[in-house]
Formats: sequence, structure tokens, C-alpha cells
Amino acid sequence: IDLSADLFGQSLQSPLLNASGVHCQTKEELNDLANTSNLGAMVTKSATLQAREGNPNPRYHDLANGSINSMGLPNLGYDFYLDYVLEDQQKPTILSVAALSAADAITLLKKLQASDYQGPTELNLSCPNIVGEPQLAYDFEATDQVLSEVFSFYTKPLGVKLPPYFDLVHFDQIAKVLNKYPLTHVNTINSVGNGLWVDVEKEQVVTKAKGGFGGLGGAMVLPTALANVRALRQRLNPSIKVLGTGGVTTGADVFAHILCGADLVSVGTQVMKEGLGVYDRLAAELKEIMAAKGYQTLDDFRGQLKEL
Ligand SMILES: C=Cc1c(C(=O)O)[nH]c(=O)[nH]c1=O
Repeated sequence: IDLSADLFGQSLQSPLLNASGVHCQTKEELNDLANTSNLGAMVTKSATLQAREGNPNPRYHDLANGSINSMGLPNLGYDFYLDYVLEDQQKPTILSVAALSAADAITLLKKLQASDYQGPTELNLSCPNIVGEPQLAYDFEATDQVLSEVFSFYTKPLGVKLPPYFDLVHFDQIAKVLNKYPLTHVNTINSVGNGLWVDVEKEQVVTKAKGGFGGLGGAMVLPTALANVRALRQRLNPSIKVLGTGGVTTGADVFAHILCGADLVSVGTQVMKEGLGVYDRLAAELKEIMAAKGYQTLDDFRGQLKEL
């Protein structure tokens, strides 16, 4: 059984990554990822031009069927992560970047274009937890505008992190925009934005910022994640890879993401629950499923979801 996958020309031993934001903010966390077996590649916490504290605690809360977070984009800043990918990376790494405004996104990507970094970058268009800021990729016109300006000067590998969509027409609309640009990939989904959890015993919310509203992840978002992977795979140019994120807790979930068309699969909430050992378990479970079905490689079943 061969789990090898491809990250924009780099051969990976496994299709599994961490979800940006989980265990990827500090140098220690990034080094842990580099030393995690069965993690084929890794993504950094989304970097902003300046380092950010993020939202006040509590800002992450574990739930029986997933998680809710309003981290608020805490990160060590663009310069730190650029230095990491240039100097310290020990495993194929995607640099994730974010901005609080379209102008900041342009400034950051101009700096990146001028840098020595030639590796893959992911522009996060979907952070749901910046007070007062919308998730950019829910505004199709604004997204088109930003990508048009970015690709007027940016010539290196670039993908985007998308929020979940919940309407087939919205899948059509975002795909129409994305297909205009030479993107390496889309990463779908980001957390399901602005959920709310209630602690009934205390009669209060569980996270501080935004009155307790936060992004949802984990098992509860799997059906939405699979729908977004499938819908975007069906609509995007074949040259645009699909990284599937959302709701993975078992090898069967990894299999389902790939069956829907995912080239690679990232795991977030389950890492928070189980630790980095989750990758060995997911790889073993995936191999078991493939063996039982007679599949040798991921290409044997990728995108082969059957309809009735
Ligand atoms: C980059 C900010 C994000 C955050 C955050 O830092 O609050 N949480 C998410 O679930 N997704 C994000 O994209």
C-alpha cells in the first residue's frame, strides 16, 4: 500500500498535513511537525505583516463533536515564518499568510515576491474571527479584485484557503472567480464561521471574543467539508489542486475526502484532541481500508465518488 502524494512537485510519504493554526505557531511547534511521522507536509499558522497577540482567552474550546475557536489570528509575524521556511524547514511546508485588509494582503505578497522564498504559499481568505472583519471569500467581487491585483505581480506558487460555502450557486460563483487565476491549489474548508456554544450549567458562552461566536471544526463539520471538496473539485480547472480540510477523525474520513477529490488532507481539531500521534493512526487506518478494497495507491480511488 502506497500513501505517497505530491505537493506541487515535492513527493510526500503521506497525503496528511496539519490544518493551519493547529500546532504551527511557534518554532517548537513547527519542529514538532517536522518530526511527526506520517505527516507528509505541514502548514504554518497564517502570518500577518506584524506579529499579533490574538483575541483574549478563553479562545479555544473542545466539544464532544468538535471544537470552537476565536483565536483572533495570533502569530509571530510574517518575518518569523519567512525566516522559518527559508532557513529551518525540514519537511515540505506551505507558508500560510493572512491580512486584515486587501491592501495589507498586497503589501505582504509584494514582500514575498521580492523575497528568496520560492515555495508554496496559501493566502487565507477566510479567517472568521477578526472582530469587525468579514470573511473575504464570501464577497466574490472583492475576492476577484484581490486575486486580480495579486496575480498582476505575483509569479510564485500560490493557493487560497476558503471558507465553507453552503449554496450550489455559491460554489459556481467562487469557482468562476478562482478559475481565472493560475492558483496552485485551494484549501477547503476553513472553520464553519460564527458558531456558538452554550455551557448550560454556567448559562454562559465558552469563548471570550465576539460574545462567544467562533469557528467550528471537528467531526460536526465533516459533511460540509466533503461537500466543499467535492463541489470545488467538480468545478475547478484540473490544474488547481484541492487540499481537503475539515472533520477528519478517522482513516475512513481521510478516504472519504480523497474519494471526493482531495489531493491532500489536513487535520486540525483531532490533533488538538489526540496529539500528533493521530497521524500514525490515520495512516494505518487508511492503509487498512485501501487493502480491504484492493487499492494500491491514492490515485486508484481519488475523485471516484459514485452517485446513485
Ligand atoms: C487565520 C485565522 C483563523 C483563525 C483564528 O486565528 O482565529 N481561526 C480559524 O478557525 N480559522 C482561521 O483562518
